[in-house]
Amino acid sequence: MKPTIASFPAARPRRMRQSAALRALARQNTLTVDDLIWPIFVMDGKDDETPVASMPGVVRRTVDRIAKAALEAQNLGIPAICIFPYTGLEARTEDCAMAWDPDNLTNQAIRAIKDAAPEIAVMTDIALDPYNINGHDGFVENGKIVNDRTVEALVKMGLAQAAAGADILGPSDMMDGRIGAIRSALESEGHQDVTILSYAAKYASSFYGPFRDAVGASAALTGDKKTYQMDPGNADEALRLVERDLQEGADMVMVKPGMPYLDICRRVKDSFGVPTYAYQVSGEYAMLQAAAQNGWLDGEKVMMESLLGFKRAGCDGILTYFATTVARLLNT
Ligand SMILES: NCc1[nH]cc(CCC(=O)O)c1CC(=O)O
Repeated sequence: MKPTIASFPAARPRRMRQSAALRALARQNTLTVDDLIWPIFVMDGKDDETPVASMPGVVRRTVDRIAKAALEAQNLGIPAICIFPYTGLEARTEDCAMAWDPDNLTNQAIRAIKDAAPEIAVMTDIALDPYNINGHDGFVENGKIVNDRTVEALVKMGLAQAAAGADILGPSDMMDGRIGAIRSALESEGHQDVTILSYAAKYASSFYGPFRDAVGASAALTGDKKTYQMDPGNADEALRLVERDLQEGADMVMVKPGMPYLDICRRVKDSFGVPTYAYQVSGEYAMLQAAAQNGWLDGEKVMMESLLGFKRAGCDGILTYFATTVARLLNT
């Protein structure tokens, strides 16, 4: 599409910028509460919460408090909430069995949210890292992350989450073939309506640092995730992975991290036209909050601008730790 534009002075683009009313009329993209998915951290215990030091404003909550938070999010109009468990070293084993335990923290939280706030969609994370002794998303054998055995475990993990009532499964592990395996297991176990939001283009990023503190993985993790998460230099590979995950039965796809990868968001949306999401990850949140706390940036304004950027890049929604703050702002 080539815009037809008169030459100066017939065309004065500033005419359309002269007032809030004209700017509103011409604005192409907007951020709404419908665009938000709220990631939350769940921990063991009762009626308690602890702050995440590297993510100012973010806390880990016990299951009962998660239920309350979900109701609050539902009342704000936020369409989905995404659960991540905090696990200490005691929950971590070689066989990661807790990952598919029907009573693990995630599954308890799913049931509690479904009870307290039945309208909000509940999303989960599928990867072995919260329960793995070495902090990796897959099983490690002889120093290597093994694919196919991991996929079998991920299927069990996903089925347990579906049985607990999850609406959206989020495989974040980057193993090959997991979307197809999870999809066919869901079909054969009677969970045909459970949706999959694939972390399709997930990069081996240093922006996940604060998250790994939040979920207790930093202390456990040995080495890096470069043999399964994508190389930050690659763009075309993201399109191949998105296409593959769609062919295997993903309903929605995600690009992660967000702000440094907006080019990928745009290309995914233009190439496939499917529901496309970005994850504004912990490190992105932390850097905006840190600058705001120092008075170097206007926190509220950069929060809104950063999220609008995802809409402009073609995203249908954003996973963001700012979700409730944004929703409150948009609702006033
Ligand atoms: N599979 C784990 C997982 N799921 C979401 C995030 C990162 C989220 C964030 O940084 O906000 C990670 C971390 C990782 O891959 O090491």
